[in-house]
Amino acid sequence: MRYISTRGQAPALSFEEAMLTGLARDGGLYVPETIPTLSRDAIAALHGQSYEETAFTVMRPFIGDTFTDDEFREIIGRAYAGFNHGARAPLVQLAPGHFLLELFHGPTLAFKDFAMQLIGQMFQAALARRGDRVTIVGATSGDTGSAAIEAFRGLANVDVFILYPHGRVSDVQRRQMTTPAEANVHALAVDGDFDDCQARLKDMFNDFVFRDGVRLAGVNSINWGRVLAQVVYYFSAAVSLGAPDREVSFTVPTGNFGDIFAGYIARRMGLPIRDLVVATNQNDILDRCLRGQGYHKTQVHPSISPSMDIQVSSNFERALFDAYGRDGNAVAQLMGELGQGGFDVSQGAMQVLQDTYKSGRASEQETTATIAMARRTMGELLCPHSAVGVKVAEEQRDPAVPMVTLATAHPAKFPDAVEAATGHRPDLPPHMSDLFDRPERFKRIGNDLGALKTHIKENLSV
Ligand SMILES: Cc1ncc(COP(=O)(O)O)c(C=O)c1O
Ligand SMILES: N[C@@H](CCOP(=O)(O)O)C(=O)O
Repeated sequence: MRYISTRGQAPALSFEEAMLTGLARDGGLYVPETIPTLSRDAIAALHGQSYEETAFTVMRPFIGDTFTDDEFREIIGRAYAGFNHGARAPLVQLAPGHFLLELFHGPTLAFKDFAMQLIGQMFQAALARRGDRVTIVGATSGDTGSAAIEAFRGLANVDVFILYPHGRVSDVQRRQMTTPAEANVHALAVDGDFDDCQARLKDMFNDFVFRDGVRLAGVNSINWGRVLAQVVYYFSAAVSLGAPDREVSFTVPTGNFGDIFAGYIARRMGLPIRDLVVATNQNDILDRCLRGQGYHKTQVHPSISPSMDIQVSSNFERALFDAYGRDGNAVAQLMGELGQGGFDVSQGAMQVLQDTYKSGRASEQETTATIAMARRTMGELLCPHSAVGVKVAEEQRDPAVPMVTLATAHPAKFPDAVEAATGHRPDLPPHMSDLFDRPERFKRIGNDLGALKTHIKENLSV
């Protein structure tokens, strides 16, 4: 299995190389050269399997010879051992035909743990074998950062620097990043929004002297390993609802497009997914684009679902690559135009995108009303991101096909929004109950590439 860049100019890599590399050297994102498929029988055989066994079957065809089967099984076992639900990703019924896939039972209470815990284990195994070290730099709107820190804190051969937008993440999210005491953890509060953080991260990858000097690695969903791990729960959910004999639809609260893209990969692998619905908050550039209005940046408006306050949705590049018939030059041109403010999608590519994804948006009021409604009528406490998904799913679902909405974070990560909507303040689970008593440690820093690079070089712990 080889991985190629969406911009067509970087060398093809193995799974291990692509995972440790992060962004391709031509600025593109790595994708598998071909998408392996699972036969109908192989999907049917997932019935009754543990989450870990499903994970092995789904991901094995993508990893080549990076790990032996035994090594990979052990890695998967360690990755999910810390989850506090036996099913790992349980399904609960919200309404007849509408299910919630709870992805918040990992250590940092968001779906990011599914991939980050696995990547943490894969990095450790690969780095130990190579006798190597890396500097991980990540950009976060709140959840990726805490999940990455949890996965890599205290490791001898890794420093982890997380760029988050100062004042634009919830207090719980910030404290998850600023309270770990390990010397290899560095939380950087950037004066800017998430798009600024992600842009500076990509700038660092495109500065080869810096990149090679610090052995830069990335654990945002630019890293294919992140997307791959997220493919698994589409299989586990669909199979428990009757796949492959029955079609299932998914609605995905969307920002950087990694999670919904994982659903697309599951469908390409043979999982019978009817609709893949992109749900955005008021920062609705993806919804506008998928309705044929082009991809044009506006201002980012802070919302009660801050993790989705994103305009430059990095994995949309992977979707465009396929929509443009895997033409790397076309994608490189679009990304150049995005740097100038935006681009229009060709008619042919638009058709492919609209055949692949549906979309919808939820305003702030609609999100709050959905949190209140879910609590009142379904007895379910939703985080604001999940509520965006539920609102869009309820509008778009076909009652004849089961709809699964991804519940991407625990409501206790966003207690203010949940309390405002329901009058009920969700508690943090016991392992985080003293979060607000722990001392914080972070560096406030400008949205300045030079300052960021200097800070990183001067603060490496190894
Ligand atoms: C809680 C939550 N929901 C939804 C999303 C959007 O997911 P994606 O960026 O994969 O589209 C994020 C951020 O990634 C998130 O943290
Ligand atoms: N919502 C994310 C943004 C980064 O997304 P990623 O999936 O590319 O890491 C966050 O919580 O940080």
